[in-house]
Amino acid sequence: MGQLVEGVWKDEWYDTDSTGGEFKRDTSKFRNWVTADGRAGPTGEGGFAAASGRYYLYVSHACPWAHRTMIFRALKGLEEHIDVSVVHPEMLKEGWEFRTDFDGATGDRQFGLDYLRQVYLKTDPKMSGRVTVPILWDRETGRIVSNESADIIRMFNSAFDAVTGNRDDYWPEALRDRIAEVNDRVYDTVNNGVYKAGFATSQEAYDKAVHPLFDSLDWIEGLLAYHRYLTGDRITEADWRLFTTILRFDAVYHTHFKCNRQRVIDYPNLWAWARELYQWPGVAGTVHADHFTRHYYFSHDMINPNRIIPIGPRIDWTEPHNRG
Ligand SMILES: N[C@@H](CCC(=O)N[C@@H](CS)C(=O)NCC(=O)O)C(=O)O
Repeated sequence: MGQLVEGVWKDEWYDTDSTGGEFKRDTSKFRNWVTADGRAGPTGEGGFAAASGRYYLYVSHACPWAHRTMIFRALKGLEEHIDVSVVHPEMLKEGWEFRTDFDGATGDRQFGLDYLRQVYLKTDPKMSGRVTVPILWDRETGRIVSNESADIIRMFNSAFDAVTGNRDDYWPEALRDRIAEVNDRVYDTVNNGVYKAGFATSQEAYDKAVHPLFDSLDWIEGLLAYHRYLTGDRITEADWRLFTTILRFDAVYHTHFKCNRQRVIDYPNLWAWARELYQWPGVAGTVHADHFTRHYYFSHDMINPNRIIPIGPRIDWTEPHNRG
């Protein structure tokens, strides 16, 4: 675990001393957008027109943020148009590495690099900041387009429609306000909430994160009693953004991040919704539970110094969801 400081790698854990024990997530640095015609998107510069084979993804199968991009790549028929390299699940002193001694860790299939930070340094040799997945890379200009998963899934949702012919829409105009409301709460209290609870280094910081997390799971359980999906009767990006956290919850966050008031399987509506999403065509193939158990239990020395991976839980994601 570490970060780049003016292009130099510094191996250090997150600073929680200056924040009363609270984990504060950095904002993503590269915020350009691929668009259908190359015009600039909501942030950053233009010049990134959608095309088959031009863009490349770097992901970890462990990471819930990167997983969103892999789900959208599958849902939108982008697999043959956007190739991928997968980092090794252990994130140790050198940060994300391209070692291949773990099933499904592909190495860097573009450049043969050893470390993910070298991909960042190719774009900005003096970069300061965290070396995170996912990264969307442009092969034509030889630089990073974006390292923000929320933006990348929006690009995948529509920018490549003329390339793929797939017009499925997970960000429909009529639901955008509601999607934004749900996303805001889910991001702060659930997606990031599990990290805030898990990386807290004071009881106060943990309490401040864990209560809103379970308040939100209770709220979602209520929403799903009335609607099939988070924002109504049609699945949207709000569902997929929540799903990658829920998928890891009982196996990792419940134990490793001390989010143990309840498990997902204790919430009947949430658990059935989660199985439906898991069973959605194309999605199960993006799930690599061995990568996420290995990643979390191995990579956080201060939380699990002996790297013991716990046995459970025994969960059947293929059990019929019986929702209709
Ligand atoms: N805002 C980013 C966050 C990505 C992120 O934090 N990824 C984690 C893995 S789950 C990471 O690479 N962390 C490395 C680090 O913080 O040094 C996104 O959503 O794309």
